[in-house]
Amino acid sequence: MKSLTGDEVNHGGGQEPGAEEKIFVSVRVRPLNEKEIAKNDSCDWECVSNDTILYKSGLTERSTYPNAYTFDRVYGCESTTRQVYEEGVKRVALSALNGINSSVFAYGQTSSGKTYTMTGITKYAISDIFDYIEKQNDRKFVLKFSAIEIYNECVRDLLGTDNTPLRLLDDPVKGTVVDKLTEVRLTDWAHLMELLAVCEAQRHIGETSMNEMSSRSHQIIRLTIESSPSEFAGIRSASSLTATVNFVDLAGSERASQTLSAGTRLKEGCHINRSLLTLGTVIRKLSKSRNGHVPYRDSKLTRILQNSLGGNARTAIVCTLSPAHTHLEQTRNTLLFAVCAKEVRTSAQVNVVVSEKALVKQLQREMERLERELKNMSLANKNESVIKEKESQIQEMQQEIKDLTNERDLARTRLEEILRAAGIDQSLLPWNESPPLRTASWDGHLTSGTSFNAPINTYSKDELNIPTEDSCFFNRISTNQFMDRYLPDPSQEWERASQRTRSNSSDSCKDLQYIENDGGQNVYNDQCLGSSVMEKTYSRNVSMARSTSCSAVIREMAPEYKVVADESMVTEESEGRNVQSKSDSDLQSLCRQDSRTSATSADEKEMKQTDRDIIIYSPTRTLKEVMKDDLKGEYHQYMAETPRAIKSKVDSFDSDHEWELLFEEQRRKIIKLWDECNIPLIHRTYFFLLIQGDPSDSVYIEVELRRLSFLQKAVDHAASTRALTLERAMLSRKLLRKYTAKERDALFEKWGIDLESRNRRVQLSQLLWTKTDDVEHAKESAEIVAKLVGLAEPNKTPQELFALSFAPKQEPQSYSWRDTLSLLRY
Ligand SMILES: Nc1ncnc2c1ncn2[C@@H]1O[C@H](COP(=O)(O)OP(=O)(O)OP(=O)(O)O)[C@@H](O)[C@H]1O
Repeated sequence: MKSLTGDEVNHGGGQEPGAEEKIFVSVRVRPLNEKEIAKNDSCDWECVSNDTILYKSGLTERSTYPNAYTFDRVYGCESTTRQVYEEGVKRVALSALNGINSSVFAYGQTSSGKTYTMTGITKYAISDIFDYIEKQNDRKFVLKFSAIEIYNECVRDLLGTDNTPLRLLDDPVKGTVVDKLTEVRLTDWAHLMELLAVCEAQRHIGETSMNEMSSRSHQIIRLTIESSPSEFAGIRSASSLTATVNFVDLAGSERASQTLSAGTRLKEGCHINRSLLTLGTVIRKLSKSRNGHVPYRDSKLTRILQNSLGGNARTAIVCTLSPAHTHLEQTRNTLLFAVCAKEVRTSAQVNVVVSEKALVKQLQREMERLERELKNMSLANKNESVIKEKESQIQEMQQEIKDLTNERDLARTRLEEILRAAGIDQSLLPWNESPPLRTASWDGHLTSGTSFNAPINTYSKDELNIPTEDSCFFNRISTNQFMDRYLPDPSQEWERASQRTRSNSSDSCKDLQYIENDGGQNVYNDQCLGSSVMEKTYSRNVSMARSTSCSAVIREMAPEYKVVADESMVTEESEGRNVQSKSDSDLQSLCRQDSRTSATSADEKEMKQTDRDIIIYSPTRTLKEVMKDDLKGEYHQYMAETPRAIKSKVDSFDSDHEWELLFEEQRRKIIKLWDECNIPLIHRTYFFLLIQGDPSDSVYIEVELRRLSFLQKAVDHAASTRALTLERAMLSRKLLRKYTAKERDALFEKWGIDLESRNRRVQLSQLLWTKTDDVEHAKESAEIVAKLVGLAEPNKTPQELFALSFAPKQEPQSYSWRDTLSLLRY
């Protein structure tokens, strides 16, 4: 692997941040594929130099189109993805390490090689990023990974646990953001591979006559790189950098006549073409001027990529082509797009975030260090002048802390004045409120971090580093120790928690960040508050990074910054939420109802307390339905025993030792069950905060245990839980990957499957491919599967058949579930 040069990262290969720069446009021609060769299709295009591509047949034809096109780079059939990456794309992608947002796109007709190219580029770039970070001793880096797809104009979270479309929100500072997007802290290469595999499995892919594995959606993989100095290096260099790099694999434009698509494929194709058309219009308009109206809002794709197209970003586009004569028209369209893209200008800025709290903390730490040094020196009776120097350094720092505190207070007062003028409750400001569980060590985190995206909890067990056998758990360590030990980023976690608890009461603006532009010249950015610029010795850019719940406040105060959610999405989402909250409340009422019917009045009191305090985790909807419909009786039975059984247990504790033993045993069980049932971190945290290890806590512990045991049963029972679906999706993708069309036909032959059944199987595989985690489709598929592989059992419901087809360890007839799956595919 080629190693990175400092220049590639530090200067982005010569481009100065802030200056206007053009999009880097390259063209890649793939070799003729088997089908094209079989049809004796001719190869029309030739790369005559490293920046010019020529239409060979054009020399003999009369055409209104140009025959030669020049771009930043062109790559012929024999070129490798590594070359495409190294010569230009790399410079753009690695700019993010230096605080500059960047994007790399692949654009081209279907089957031209976009996914092929982007898969390689994404891996090379992230590998280089890891490589670079490893060599840096003076800065700490945090990498966050997220991924979405835009399928039929709906934004889906590729790492999310449900299929609900995500909303797009307008943030005055960040531009368009995807609401509630899962963001995972990336740990290492293996973790990356895992995440990419999940994205691949989750993405909508389908078979068309032009591409067996055609992407049916636009995919955007986003890596956020945050860095801050590891050591104190002066007030100016204490800034943190944050930037994102997007890897965009667009779906390919296609003609229904060529792809022979119908039904679902046709609908997908229409959406793909429509959004690519908007992208084309945006690029065309931007290539002329940035001033007129640019229809970013006409598609989700252009909304999300607005910054990358003519905004604060460095961008590279790789246009992929098929050289075949059959695709001449599409190829010319792609080249036309590339010609326009060449003219688009962006102005990439370095995104410097000066975090006030981090800075003060750093200063304090440095001061302590100096004081220690000073003390040692005085003790050793060393050089007077050195001691004086250190003393003056300490004084300087104290002054800086004072200045910063003054500035902060001024900013707060200003914000409070504005809120007062707008009649908004100020007690919700983070420095005014006092949540019950807030502690001193948390205070530093409460106003830091970005909360706008309000990502849902996504930390893996490994990431959390929660040992299953930690004897210090629960009452053995303090709350703060627990947080410090087990939560990778407590500020965010707490923020999410406090957001949730606050979200119903009212909106709040809580983040106050200083954002400094690259010239070191900071301006108070009060635009979003509709107020004038503040006079300061050096002015600062105060922007309100806010939680989604804050949107109303912003809207109220600044009508010009509309926080608009796409209406169609709102409807879909709110419907989704209704369903969700309905089933949540159903579940809660089920618990309450249950405890009410079964408890004595004393017990009832305890149970109510329990119901109020212990947050009921949200398993998947399917799971809840299963709980309600199938296991209701069992659940009642479980819960019916609880209060009395617990009370007698509490009474029977003879000694502290006995309680400790029991507690230890239950603690282990709970942690195990949390993992098995995928209980969200936030629930675990709340639960932990409630439990102090007192014998009276046994009520909570017992109830938790019972609920978890019940849930675990339900999880086992519901073969359609998310985990299984995901596993299945990934497995099926892997299986399909394994076979070419020829091998697939050979398998059909081997299994003696007639032509009609083969077609059904292909249809079925498409059906499953488009909606791998859609229960309705799965049920339908299960029926077809059952018929196809001889599993039909007339007395079974589709759901049972489905479970039968997929359930691990079941081997109906002579098929293992894996066999069944492979049959399913082919
Ligand atoms: N440069 C290349 N060299 C060799 N094979 C290639 C190249 N580019 C693409 N291919 C092959 O061509 C086929 C189609 O490529 P790919 O799926 O990347 O196209 P795509 O543009 O992403 O299509 P779609 O828009 O339909 O998703 C794949 O089998 C891929 O392996």
